[in-house]
Amino acid sequence: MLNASLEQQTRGRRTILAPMRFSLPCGRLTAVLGPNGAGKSTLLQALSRGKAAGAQILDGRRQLGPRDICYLPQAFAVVSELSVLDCVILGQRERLGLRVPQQAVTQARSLLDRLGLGDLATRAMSALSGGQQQRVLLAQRLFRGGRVMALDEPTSALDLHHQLAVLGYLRDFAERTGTAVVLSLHDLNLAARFCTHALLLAEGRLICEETPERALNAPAIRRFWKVAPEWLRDSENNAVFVPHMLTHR
Ligand SMILES: Nc1ncnc2c1ncn2[C@@H]1O[C@H](COP(=O)(O)OP(=O)(O)OP(=O)(O)O)[C@@H](O)[C@H]1O
Repeated sequence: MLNASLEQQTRGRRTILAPMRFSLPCGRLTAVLGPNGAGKSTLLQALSRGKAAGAQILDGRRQLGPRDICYLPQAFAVVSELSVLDCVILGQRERLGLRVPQQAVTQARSLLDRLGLGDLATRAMSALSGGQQQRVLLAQRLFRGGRVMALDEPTSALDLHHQLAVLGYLRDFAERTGTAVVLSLHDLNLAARFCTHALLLAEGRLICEETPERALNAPAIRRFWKVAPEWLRDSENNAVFVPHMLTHR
């Protein structure tokens, strides 16, 4: 278990995130949840900037440094003519420099295969769709690796098949490597299905640190997302919720 803390985050004179402490379980997915403007991106960005942003992550007594943390920002639009394979290999540029051994190329290709991108390995990044680019950028971060992966809405551009495939892959990756993966998600059902831990943010504050099911209780959903949840059961008996507009009588 890693222990994280963040000092207050400000932009100009505005405080956008209050100080907070939370834990990040190793080998698991932690969901950062909250409505628009809650502070999810600010939290992930601060974690990735570390000391410069007043953030610290401790593994016991050891403080993790920038090399231990791998960050995927929310906004992306790659106009580069770089090939997909080269883009993934760039993930290890600090370690490899200009010498790229065949083993690294093989690893990068295998990662592309596992993310369903093998056929696109030689294609230019600029010639990919938004969802394909997002998966390549995720592959690049996975190729780089780190004790913590901070991913800002890594499934925002993905279709339903790829949302499930990517989150399933991330869950296996975390378990296999012991990485603490912390990711923001707007789909609360996906968060409940794939994440074991959740940080619920609202109005720049950490409301609770809980399992997703407990964090996403009906009063919290009404209060912070301003929708009424209807609970159903799927074929595997998992609770799934359907949001309805709140009616004001
Ligand atoms: N440069 C800035 N200057 C002033 N306020 C900012 C700035 N950047 C972000 N904010 C504000 O900080 C708050 C948190 O923003 P943040 O992007 O972290 O929210 P979020 O939870 O990731 O939202 P979303 O779900 O819409 O991506 C918002 O109210 C936003 O308007």
